[in-house]
Amino acid sequence: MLELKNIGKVFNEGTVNENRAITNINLKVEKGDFITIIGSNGAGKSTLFNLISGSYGPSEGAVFLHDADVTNQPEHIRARHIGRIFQNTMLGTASNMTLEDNMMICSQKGFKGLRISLNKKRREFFREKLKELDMGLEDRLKDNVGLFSGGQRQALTLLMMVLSEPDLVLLDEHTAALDPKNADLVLGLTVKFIRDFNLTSMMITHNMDHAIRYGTRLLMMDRGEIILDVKGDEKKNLTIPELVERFHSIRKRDFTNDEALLSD
Ligand SMILES: Nc1ncnc2c1ncn2[C@@H]1O[C@H](COP(=O)(O)OP(=O)(O)OP(=O)(O)O)[C@@H](O)[C@H]1O
Repeated sequence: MLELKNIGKVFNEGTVNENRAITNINLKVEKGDFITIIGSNGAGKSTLFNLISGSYGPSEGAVFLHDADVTNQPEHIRARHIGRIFQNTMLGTASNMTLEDNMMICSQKGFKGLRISLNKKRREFFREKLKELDMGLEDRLKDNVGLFSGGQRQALTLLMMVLSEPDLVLLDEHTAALDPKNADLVLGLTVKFIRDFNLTSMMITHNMDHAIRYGTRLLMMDRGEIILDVKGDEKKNLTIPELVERFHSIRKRDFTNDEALLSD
């Protein structure tokens, strides 16, 4: 469903600040894949997502979505198919709008252009969906989202993204800014939604244990390249020391990401 062909990205090309962030990436993502992505700092993980979402255009290569070449398609058009959640919990929802208004906006997107009104039936639908988060938000439809905690906002962002029926979900360290309890909660919801709705997903994480434990396929990036791509039993049987050792034997140097190494 997504294909990256010979993708490269150079920032500030031709200047003293020239920086090659991505080198010749070839990647095919199949429907139903749940890919975890791990890598050292500056490996190019977020840049890869920016190239997939259309935030940046590649310097070389092409991006295909459902076999159509979308390399030059603007981000806002691609966003109809791609849902993205960032580390910053403020980005997925509008603070100065009520919970029900936020959900209305995402319904308009999910219903692909059909205008719907906020009636009793729709409020009931929102309440039912919010109950699944188990955070009591179903009783706060009239509250401004700016009043909610980071964990509540991120769970809401997740729910709204699921309701908008994306073809591809990009999770960019979306639990990294939360306290451990809320991070676990939002990650649990993420895994549940991905499973229940069979969402094709890519998740960047600095937690090696999560990268191994969750998902169907694991990519390791380093210096702009995908250096490891494992799935099936090979992925299931991985351990953190093995992953570090695989990095060392491929790159002939140590894996440098304290956050990832300290994760359990
Ligand atoms: N807009 C930009 N302009 C210039 N350089 C950029 C830009 N965005 C990213 N880079 C550079 O591209 C490289 C890859 O950065 P990227 O943010 O993709 O790494 P990452 O793997 O997501 O890192 P981290 O785990 O630290 O978030 C880095 O050298 C970074 O400085």
